Amino acid sequence: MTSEPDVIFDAITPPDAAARAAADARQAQLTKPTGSLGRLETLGGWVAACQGQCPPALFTRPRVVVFAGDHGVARHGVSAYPAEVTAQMVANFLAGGAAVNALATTTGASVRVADIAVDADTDPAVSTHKVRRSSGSIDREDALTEDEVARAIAAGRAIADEEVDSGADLLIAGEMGIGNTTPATVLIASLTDTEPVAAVGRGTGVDDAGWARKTAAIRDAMRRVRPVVADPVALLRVGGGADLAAMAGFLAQAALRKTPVILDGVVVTAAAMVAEELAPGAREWWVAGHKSTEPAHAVALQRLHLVPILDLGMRLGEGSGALAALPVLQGAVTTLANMATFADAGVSTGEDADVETPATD
Ligand SMILES: Cc1cc2ncn([C@H]3O[C@H](COP(=O)(O)O)[C@@H](O)[C@H]3O)c2cc1C
Ligand SMILES: O=C(O)c1cccnc1
Repeated sequence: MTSEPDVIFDAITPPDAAARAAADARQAQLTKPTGSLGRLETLGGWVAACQGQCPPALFTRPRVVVFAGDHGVARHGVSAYPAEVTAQMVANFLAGGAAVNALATTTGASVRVADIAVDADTDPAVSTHKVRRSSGSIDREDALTEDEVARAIAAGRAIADEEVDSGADLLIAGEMGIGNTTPATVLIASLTDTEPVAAVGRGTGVDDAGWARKTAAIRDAMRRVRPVVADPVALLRVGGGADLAAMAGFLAQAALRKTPVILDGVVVTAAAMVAEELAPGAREWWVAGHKSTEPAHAVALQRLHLVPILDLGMRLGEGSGALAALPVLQGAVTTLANMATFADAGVSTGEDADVETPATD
């Protein structure tokens, strides 16, 4: 049964403007030329606003949740890798061997895997929120039923609640699912009225023939999605998938729980676009960790008014781009929180600069 409350979000409270103003005022007193820490200064203000305190505190419990799910469209030649890789990578995450695990180790984050729709049986410890095996092939059928989309959104919300209740102070959504850049591109292109050829990317590295098949699949799915584009739940149901719906629920719920998020690449940002439709204002609780090489990612970031922290030519997913940006965010916090002020350190301010008074006769 579809339970309506699962897909309805209370109004999002924006981050604390007073804490942000206090951060701006504090930046002006720290021992550095005005504005010299550039983007670190605005990021520090954002963290202060999210935490409702100035100075802000370093993040001590950053948590990545990797949402895993297969997609029927992956069986139609839109990826450079076979669909079996999704389940194999879930095992790799659990063994600690993936890029997200390596990056988590050096940034102080921990990683959770959530099987939302992997087309195989996975470790029972990670499949408690499983909605179904794979999502439908969106170029020819709906990804999900009405009941499944509601359950997937609810699963993402429940996972966010579980993580915040266990003390996570920063959340990152990552994803694993062969073929998932196809539905991600469909969501972004549909919401921004972008032509398939302008939005499609190579994902894992499809060759030219695969690129043509992927572009056609995106076109066909966009045609199926068009009648429901204004309804975010229906959009996820027809042109998304269980993992994307869960991520949308997770990202909106994080905002509802006043917990900041670093967004990752094109797939997570596609879910974020829909989450912003579900819960307007949620984007105030997110920063963009990086800009991936997927063309649709830039389109989505622009629409969300998010400026990526890094642009490293990454195109992996898993939460890797967000984790690469985490040390930058921690740097923004530590400078704002731990630098001395001019008064404390006895350093002269710009206003004390000697100006030679020209001699007059
Ligand atoms: C070994 C391997 C590890 C990955 N980790 C993330 N992805 C990324 O690639 C997939 C999306 O690209 P496409 O739409 O072209 O299939 C997703 O699983 C995404 O997380 C991976 C892909 C592979 C092959
Ligand atoms: O932008 C991403 O996150 C991405 C790009 C290619 C493949 N998987 C993910």
